[in-house]
Amino acid sequence: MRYAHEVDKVRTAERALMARLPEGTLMRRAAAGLAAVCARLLSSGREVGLGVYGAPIVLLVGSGDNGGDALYAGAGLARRGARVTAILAGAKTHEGGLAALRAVGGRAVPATDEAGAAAEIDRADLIVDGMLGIGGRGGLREPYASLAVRAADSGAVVVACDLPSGIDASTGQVDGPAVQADVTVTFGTYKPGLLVDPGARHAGVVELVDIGLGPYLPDPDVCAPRGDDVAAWLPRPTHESDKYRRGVVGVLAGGEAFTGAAVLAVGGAVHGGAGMVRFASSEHPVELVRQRWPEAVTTVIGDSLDQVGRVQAWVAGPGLGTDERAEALLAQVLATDLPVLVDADGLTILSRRRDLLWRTPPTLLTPHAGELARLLGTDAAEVEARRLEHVRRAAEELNATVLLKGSTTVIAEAERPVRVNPTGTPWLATAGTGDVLSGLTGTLLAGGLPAIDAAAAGAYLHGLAGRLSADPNGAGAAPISAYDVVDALPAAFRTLSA
Ligand SMILES: NC(=O)C1=CN([C@@H]2O[C@H](COP(=O)(O)OP(=O)(O)OC[C@H]3O[C@@H](n4cnc5c(N)ncnc54)[C@H](OP(=O)(O)O)[C@@H]3O)[C@@H](O)[C@H]2O)[C@@H](O)CC1
Ligand SMILES: [K+]
Repeated sequence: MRYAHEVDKVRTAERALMARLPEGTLMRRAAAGLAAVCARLLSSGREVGLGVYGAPIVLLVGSGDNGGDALYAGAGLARRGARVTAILAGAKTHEGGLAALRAVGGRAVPATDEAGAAAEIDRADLIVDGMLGIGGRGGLREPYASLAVRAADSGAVVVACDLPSGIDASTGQVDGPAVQADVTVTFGTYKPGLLVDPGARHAGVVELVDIGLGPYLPDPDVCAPRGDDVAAWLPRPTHESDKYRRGVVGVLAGGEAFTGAAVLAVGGAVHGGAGMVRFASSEHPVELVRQRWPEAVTTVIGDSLDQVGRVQAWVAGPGLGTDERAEALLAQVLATDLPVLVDADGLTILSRRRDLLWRTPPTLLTPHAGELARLLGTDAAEVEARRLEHVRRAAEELNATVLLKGSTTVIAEAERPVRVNPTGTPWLATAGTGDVLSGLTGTLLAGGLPAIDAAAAGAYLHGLAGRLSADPNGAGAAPISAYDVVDALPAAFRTLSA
């Protein structure tokens, strides 16, 4: 698991640790870690390739300690022969850091010398962004904003110190221009804004430098599972397992108007490891599901689910429609004492029938931004800009575990750290992939996983399957269909048992 903490918690932990250490120790640790990553990039061949000696490096230096870190790291690189120039962009500059850089032959140029600063940036092999770290608030002011744009246009490798300047450390919100980093070297703990879009998109590869903060940090606000975590949550069939013990998932999906969603949701369930899938719908979707998935046990239903047989969890909503019949069926599912995953049309129904959510067994909602906006009475752009805030609010207000789909999928449950999914590909943004996710994740619920683990494991495997189908041999990605994702699910599971 990668753990992330909001700014207040980082500052409190830093104060506690600093009280036990000689002054400046933490900054020296941070700067040493940052310099080591820069040196590695300069020497790695693939990124820049010329080594540290003689490499033109630019430091973008703001007024605070983030600039101090960059200056000390720059001094370390200058000591190894790099040609380091600091562009001083703040109203003041960290004095110790600047003195250290100058002492080893580094230069400084004020950002007010626009032509001089621009020429340095254009010549650089590597740029260290030390403008703002956890002290940043709101959109970048000048000259930071222009420097961020210039750095992005320069072709140099950009390394962000602690955070790319312009992203909110605690939320990932970005207002206006922000530094686009290739690598972010962050200190002590991950910050939520590095894991959640839009901030995560600016961070590139994130490397954590241990500065000894661990024992002083409280519970995380956000965490991102790794493959090992997901592997440990997944139920594995044993010799004693029969189909009932592995989990029977009920899928209530599809209608006369929309049939594809049902076929895809059942596909997600079949390839998601269900012991058995029971599919309940009207005639036409049942016919199609039987053709495509003979493994599923199907029941043509009218207004009642009484004939469907026992299941251990339900998936309700994909292609179901939103009319009175659909509402009554959804109400029946939610009246059971079983875990229920609600998606798509089911969510539209819930936005007018929030009372259906006042139940005790686990409920997992899997909206995209538009669906969540409707559930919360806001608009999709608001949700996209502040995904963490909205997913947390939804979990609290809706009495449910909420998986918000999108460029970074985030999962919230009351009083738990938000889970961020690290897998996925932009190619997954295509019709029907959400239906696959709901079938897969509902199956994990039926297999006995707690809702938050089922959601996190489902998102992880779905994202991995998306990547594997878009780029199966690492030769470059291509468009995929939702069916491809279904087909790639076994391969995604396999990577976890490797
Ligand atoms: N604490 C520790 O032990 C350790 C800390 N470490 C390092 O310190 C960093 C935090 O340093 P920090 O607190 O000095 O804040 P920092 O991010 O440099 O910002 C400075 C100033 O920028 C300004 N400003 C704000 N928003 C702005 C905007 N939108 N556009 C333009 N300007 C803006 C604002 O000044 P104002 O304008 O309000 O006067 C603010 O005060 C941390 O990220 C890590 O790198 C490590 O060394 C490990 C040990
Ligand atoms: K920075």
